[in-house]
Amino acid sequence: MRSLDELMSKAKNKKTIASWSYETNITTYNEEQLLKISLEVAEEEKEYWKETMSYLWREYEDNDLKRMFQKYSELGTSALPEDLNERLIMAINNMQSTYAKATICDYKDRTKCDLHVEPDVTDIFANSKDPEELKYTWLEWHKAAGAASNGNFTEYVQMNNEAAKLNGYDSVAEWWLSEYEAPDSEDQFAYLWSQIKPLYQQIHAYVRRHLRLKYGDNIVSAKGPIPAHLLGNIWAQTWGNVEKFTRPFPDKADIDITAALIAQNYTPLKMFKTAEDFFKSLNLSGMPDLFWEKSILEKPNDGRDMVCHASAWDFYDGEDFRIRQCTTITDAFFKTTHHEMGHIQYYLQYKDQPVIYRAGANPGFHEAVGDVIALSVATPKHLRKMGLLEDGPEDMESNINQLYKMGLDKIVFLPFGYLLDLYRYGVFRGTTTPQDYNCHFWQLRESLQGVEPPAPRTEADFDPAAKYHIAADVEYMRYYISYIIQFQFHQALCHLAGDYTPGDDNKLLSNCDIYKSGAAGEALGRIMEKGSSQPWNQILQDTIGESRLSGEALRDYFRPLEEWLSSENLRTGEYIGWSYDESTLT
Ligand SMILES: C=C(C[SeH])C(=O)N1CCC[C@H]1C(=O)O
Ligand SMILES: [Zn+2]
Repeated sequence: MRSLDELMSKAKNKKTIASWSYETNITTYNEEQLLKISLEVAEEEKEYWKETMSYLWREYEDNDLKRMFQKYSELGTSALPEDLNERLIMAINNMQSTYAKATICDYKDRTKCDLHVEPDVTDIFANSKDPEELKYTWLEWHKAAGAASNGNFTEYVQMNNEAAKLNGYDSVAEWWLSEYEAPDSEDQFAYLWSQIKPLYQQIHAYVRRHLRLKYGDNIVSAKGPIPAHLLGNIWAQTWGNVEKFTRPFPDKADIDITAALIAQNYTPLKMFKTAEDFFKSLNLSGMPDLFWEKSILEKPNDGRDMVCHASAWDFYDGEDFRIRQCTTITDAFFKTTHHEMGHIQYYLQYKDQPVIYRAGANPGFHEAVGDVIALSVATPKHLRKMGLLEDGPEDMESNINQLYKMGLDKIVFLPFGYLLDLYRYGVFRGTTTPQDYNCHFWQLRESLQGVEPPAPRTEADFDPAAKYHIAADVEYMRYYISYIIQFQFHQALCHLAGDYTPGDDNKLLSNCDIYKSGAAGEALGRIMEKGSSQPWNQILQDTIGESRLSGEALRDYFRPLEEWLSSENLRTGEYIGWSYDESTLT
């Protein structure tokens, strides 16, 4: 097992270097190199697997050794015959490249046709209040990035399902679910949604009312889904960009820090150094020199094609850890910077584990760490300490505004985070056939999220691939789990930091800041250092004394907002929920 670990470290390092080279500079040569090295490593892994499986490991007494063998018994996509593996790799590379290279023309200047999703489309959705510009941009992006990948996606589904079967799963859905190590994971995920849905319906109804007041009821109906192009994000997955003109108490001070970041000459590097400082304040690790040397923290201006979507990379040699992020100076990217550095911190904390255990306790844990830090950073108390927010009252109205802004990110995201893989489970299981790819996607968008497209869609469209994670074969339930569990972590760490007292309005969970808390840092470190060496519910129990996922901590955090939204929606008589026949689609 030790010699296998050494061999796997080298193989994964080789593959990761090839992936990094391709994704940060999409050229024919780099794509060919990635394919060549991926196939070489797959053959190597097949050889290691044959020998590993020659041991009678299922009869071993040592649970830890058995766990390692169990994980190695899953060969992954390398189990595919080389020709099918090549088809799978090419299908994914083609979708990634389509997404990365997709450009659209500017609504106001149709001769300017070099707009990418980052930063151009993202900025338009953050700033435009022109429904026609937003509708045009939404339709153009989904055509350029989504429709073009329909064929490759069908090939990807077929090849990936072949791999799943060779690993003993009925489909990729069961393979992805196995990462959560519980036979009832799907039921757990559905139960979490039942806990959160009432809160989501309240914020959805409130936002729909204010969008109707702004854009008129011939664009936003009173009882139907919300048109997706009006929510400040190309995927309508978080709605923070409508906060300014929809917040409960508009005469209170603005709490968006984008202007302050720019005014104080924040650079991408300074944003990352600020995030590093928070982790060091918890007695966790600083970033190694190699991190600063090798990371790409802003989009190179040499005109290259690259995947800009923010990501953190472990090169599996215990030394090389990088972030790739096309940072712009915004409140949103300040949060993403902490999110990505949370991944690097996790890599650093488990870097001495066997390679096979260098993963999150479950995929949701890895997505949660950075966000837990960002929950403390986002408090007015912390932002004032950093000089990024003016002094102001800590009254009820300010607190509701702050919770509302956070809710447009965290509450709003949950149905989107849940449905993206509900959709793909159906695709992998075949209950959603290629003829229904787009229709079933929008059925889920409307039924779970209460969102509808700005114009009728057909099967000539393929809107799912306009989302990075679908084009790049990245499992997504991890974010849904993260947005639940980060509040469980936050609640436990705030207890340890002594900055939260249930029932005490002066020690609200939503105003807790764990900055400089050694006790909180020690607990967070113990969660991360285990990697995936034990089942996640055992790690959770041993560190924060909980053994299951629960939406209660999130509900506790947002309780004052939920009460305010319920009474406000009652006062205005807003319809709670949405029905399709009310939709505005002609
Ligand atoms: C920031 C990352 C890289 Se791991 C990301 O993809 N996230 C973070 C929030 C949800 C999801 C998304 O952007 O869709
Ligand atoms: Zn992440």
